Amino acid sequence: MIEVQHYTKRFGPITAVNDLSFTVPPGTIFGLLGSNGAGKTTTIRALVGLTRPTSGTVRVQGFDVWREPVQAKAAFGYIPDRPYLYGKLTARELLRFVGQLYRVPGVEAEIERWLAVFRLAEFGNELLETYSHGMRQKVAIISALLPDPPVLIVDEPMVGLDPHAARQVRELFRTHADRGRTVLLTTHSLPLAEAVCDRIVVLDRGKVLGEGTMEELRAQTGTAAGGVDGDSLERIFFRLLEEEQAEEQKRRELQDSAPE
Ligand SMILES: Nc1ncnc2c1ncn2[C@@H]1O[C@H](COP(=O)(O)OP(=O)(O)OP(=O)(O)O)[C@@H](O)[C@H]1O
Repeated sequence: MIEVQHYTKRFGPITAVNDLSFTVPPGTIFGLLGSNGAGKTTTIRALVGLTRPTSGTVRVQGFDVWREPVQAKAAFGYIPDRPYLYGKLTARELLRFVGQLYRVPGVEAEIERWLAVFRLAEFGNELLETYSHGMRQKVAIISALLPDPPVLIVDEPMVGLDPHAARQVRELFRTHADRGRTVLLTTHSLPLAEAVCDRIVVLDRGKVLGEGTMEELRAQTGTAAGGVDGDSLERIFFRLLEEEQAEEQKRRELQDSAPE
C-alpha cells in the first residue's frame, strides 16, 4: 500500500510537484506518467526517502517515509532508472549481500533461481563493472525483488532491456501485484503503461491532469470514440495535455484583461 497525501515539493522558485494525492492499494500496478520535468522522479524520490517533502505526507505500508524511515524502507524494493551497483562485487556477491540485509530465507537457491530467470547464471561470478547496461539493470531488478517486498517502486523499468527481458519484467510486475503486492512505476512508454497498469496518474509540470483506470480516463477525456488511435492511452494523454494548455491560455487571457 502506498499513500501520498497533498505532497508538494519546491526547489527554490520551482514547484516540481504541487498537491499530489493518490493511493495504491495492494494487488495494483499504478503508473505515474508525464512529460519531461512533470515531477515523476521527484515523487519517486520522496517515496523512497531520498528527498524530503516541502509539505504533505508519503506513506509506504502505513509508515511515514520521513518519520519512520527504517520500517518504510524495509517494506519496499526500489529499482532506480540509473542503478548504482558496486562494480567491484560480482552479481552473486551483491545479491548475497542484499539477501543477508533483508534476511531472505533460502537465499542461495533464490539467487540461483533469479539469475537463471534473467539468463545471468553464467556471468554471476563476473565483476559488475564488466556488465553491460542491460545486465546491470537486470541485477538491479533482482536486488529489488529478492526480498519479495510488499511494495515495489520502479523508475523507468524497461530502459536498456532487450525485448525478451522487457516482457519478462512486465510479467513479473503482474505476478507480484497478483500476489497481493503493490507496484508503482513511472514510464514514458504509453503502450507499456496501458498494457500493465491498473490505474494511472498523468502529471504535467507538477500538477495532476487526470487519474484513474483506463475506463475512467476515457470517460474524463471523452476519448472513447474510434479515430486513428482509437481510445488508446496515447490519445487520452494528449487530450489531457491539450485541455491543460487551453485552461492555461484562458487563465493568461483573464489575467491580461484584469484591471490594474
Ligand atoms: N534537485 C533539484 N533541484 C532543482 N530543481 C529540480 C531538482 N530535481 C528536480 N527539479 C525540477 O523539478 C521538476 C520535475 O523534475 P523531475 O525530475 O521530477 O521530472 P520527471 O517527470 O522525472 O522528468 P523526466 O521524464 O524528464 O525524467 C523539473 O522542473 C526539474 O528541473
